Amino acid sequence: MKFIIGIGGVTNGGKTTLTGRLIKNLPNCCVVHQDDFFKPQDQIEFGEDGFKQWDVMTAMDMDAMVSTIKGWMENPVKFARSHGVSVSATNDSDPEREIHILIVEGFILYNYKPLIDVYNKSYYVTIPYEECKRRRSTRTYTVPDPPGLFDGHVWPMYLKHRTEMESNSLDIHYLNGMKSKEELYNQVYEDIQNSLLNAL
Ligand SMILES: Nc1ncnc2c1ncn2[C@@H]1O[C@H](COP(=O)(O)OP(=O)(O)OP(=O)(O)O)[C@@H](O)[C@H]1O
Ligand SMILES: NC(=O)c1ccc[n+]([C@@H]2O[C@H](CO)[C@@H](O)[C@H]2O)c1
Repeated sequence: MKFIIGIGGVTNGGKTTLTGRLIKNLPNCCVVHQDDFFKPQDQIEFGEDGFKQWDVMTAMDMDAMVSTIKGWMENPVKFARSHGVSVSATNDSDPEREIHILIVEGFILYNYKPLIDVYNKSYYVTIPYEECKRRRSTRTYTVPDPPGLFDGHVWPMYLKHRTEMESNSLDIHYLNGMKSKEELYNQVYEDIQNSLLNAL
């Protein structure tokens, strides 16, 4: 059985931290990080807000992300092996007998039509504005945030994508990113166990 989990949500909500804990504890579990699909800096255009447009879908090479996810769907065992994920003893002729899990983690997951239907379970982490701004100010990305980027681009784009996502009436499970890392992990791990049992 193949099972794809989306972990979407606001920047600095704790998606990567949560994902890291889950992949250590879930069986045969691979991960795709949307952040690995940012286009090179020279392809990111300036917008009317005066900032380079990092927080929009066109900043990502979504075709490449789709290909990667499709690669896992076609052969999760091969994908796992080529990504250094150890897979439990498996009958290669019938991989459906095993559970194979893929976590897709990213900040604009549920706004991209070609991928909207691939998730068996869709989580969305939220934190309030003040906490998000505080956490973000402690981070350094490959391209550091210029002054004013959070209020001028990052937060407004988050609100826009969230509104757009919510207008699509998807089955989204919201997670409160203000809970401790431990509490969040326990909540989601338990929920995934239940979903896997129901899907078997
Ligand atoms: N539950 C939590 N409580 C408090 N701080 C947290 C929690 N989870 C993560 N953090 C901290 O918040 C920051 C962002 O975490 P993380 O990188 O996991 O978020 P993210 O959603 O993947 O961010 P982005 O995708 O924008 O890079 C880190 O400094 C991390 O230690
Ligand atoms: N990873 C990167 O190349 C990069 C560069 C500039 C900005 N970002 C930020 O990453 C966040 C998503 O995780 C977005 O809010 C981007 O602003 C990433």
